[in-house]
Amino acid sequence: MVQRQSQREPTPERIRVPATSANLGPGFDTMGLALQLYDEVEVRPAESGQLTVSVEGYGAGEVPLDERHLVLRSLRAAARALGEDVPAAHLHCVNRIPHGRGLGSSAAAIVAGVSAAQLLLGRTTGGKVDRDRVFAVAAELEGHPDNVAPCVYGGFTLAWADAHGWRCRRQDPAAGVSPVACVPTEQLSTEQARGLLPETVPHADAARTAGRAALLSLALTQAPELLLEATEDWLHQPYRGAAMPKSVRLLRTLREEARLPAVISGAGPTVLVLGAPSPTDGADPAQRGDLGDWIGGWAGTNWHICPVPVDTAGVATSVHTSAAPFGMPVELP
Ligand SMILES: Nc1ncnc2c1ncn2[C@@H]1O[C@H](COP(=O)(O)OP(=O)(O)O)[C@@H](O)[C@H]1O
Ligand SMILES: N[C@@H](CCOP(=O)(O)O)C(=O)O
Repeated sequence: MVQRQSQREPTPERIRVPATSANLGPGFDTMGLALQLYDEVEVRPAESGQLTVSVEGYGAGEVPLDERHLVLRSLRAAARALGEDVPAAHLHCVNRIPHGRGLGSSAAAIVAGVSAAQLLLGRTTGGKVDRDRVFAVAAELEGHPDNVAPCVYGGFTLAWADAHGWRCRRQDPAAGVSPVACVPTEQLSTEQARGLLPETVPHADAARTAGRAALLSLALTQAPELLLEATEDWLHQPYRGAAMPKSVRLLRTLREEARLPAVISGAGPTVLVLGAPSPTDGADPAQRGDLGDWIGGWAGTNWHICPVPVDTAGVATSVHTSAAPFGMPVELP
């Protein structure tokens, strides 16, 4: 809860939002996984004045600091949705999720902004945000729910829309799900990658991708040995390949030679490996050693290989008591 101290000095509050990987192969615009790589936003309420922002980490010196800033835009939209005036405050963003890499930086920014609105407008309970409300507003702002859902709820999520609005079910992934991200230096905007998708796809491709998506729900929660088969996709990855040839080459190597369940993370160009190869896929477990090192051997240089365990908490808030109240298990350089 954001409170005023006795000397009228505002007490900062921090919001932590996880990176996410959407699609996971066949679950286009539906499936997502939260990862232990976090952006943080420090919220300092002000007595009067504007809504302002400062940035450190990814995007510093690049993202606009005026009303176009995505966290501020989302905060404003959430205040409007609550029927409230935009509160005066300063937000300080510490960004660790790289932008335009398919790791859900825009969803994290939106969830942070919507959560900040709840903190500043006193709409939290015991300092915790109303997750369902954050999800509803954030999914509407992002336009697709598959990153926003795991960012809000953590774990593995299935999200969809029906006549009542955005819907989501969350599950804990099986212990064998141990994601490793292969992050390139190149960026690809989600908007550009969505523009590469066709209006229609062959019925056979839709049918076999739907079958793999059903299998993926099972593989991620109960049967990780099925992950390689379960992560095949014919709906989006083939159409986007031309915009990320390096990622397509790595994806093929990891899937066909290393027998690893690798996918394009979100709209790319990061490649995400969901876990170790299944013993039934013929890979010698003794050769694998550390999964990140093993993947690095296949990928070569030009990739930042980063184990990113599943985050099970989703969006979290904390009173600012120390420099790093949450602890940061994973940092990219
Ligand atoms: N923390 C942030 N603060 C401000 N803007 C952000 C932030 N994160 C993402 N954005 C905006 O979203 C863009 C990236 O979104 P997108 O193309 O969807 O890629 P992805 O979500 O895969 O990283 C950035 O170029 C920037 O404009
Ligand atoms: N389903 C979306 C997911 C985009 O994820 P991002 O992390 O790249 O923003 C899509 O594939 O367009």
